[in-house]
Amino acid sequence: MIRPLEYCDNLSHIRSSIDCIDYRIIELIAQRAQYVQQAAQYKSSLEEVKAEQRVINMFEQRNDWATNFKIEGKLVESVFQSIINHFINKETEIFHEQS
Ligand SMILES: C=C(O[C@@H]1C=C(C(=O)O)C=C[C@H]1O)C(=O)O
Repeated sequence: MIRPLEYCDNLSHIRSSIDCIDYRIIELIAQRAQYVQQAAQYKSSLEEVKAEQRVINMFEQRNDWATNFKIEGKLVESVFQSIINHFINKETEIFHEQS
C-alpha cells in the first residue's frame, strides 16, 4: 500500500510506498500501450502514425502539468520522450503489419 507520508516512520515504510507507486506507474504504462495499439487502426500513413504536431502539443501540455505539480519539466520531458518514442516505434510495427 501507499502509506500516507505523515504515517511513514522509517525507511522501510518509504520504500514499500515507492514500490507501490512504481507498480501503479507500470500498470498505467501497460494500459497506455493498449490505447496506442488501437490508435494505429485510425491511421492511414506513417506521417499520421508519427503525428508530429500532436507530439509537440503533448510536450507543451505535460510541461504545464509538471509546473502545476512543482516537478522539473526536464524530468517529465525525458520520461515522455522515452515513452512516446517507444510507442511510435510499436505503432509503426503495427501499422506495417496491418497494411
Ligand atoms: C497514439 C498516437 O500515436 C503516436 C503515439 C503517441 C503517444 O504515444 O502518445 C502520440 C502521437 C503519435 O506519435 C496518437 O496519434 O495519438
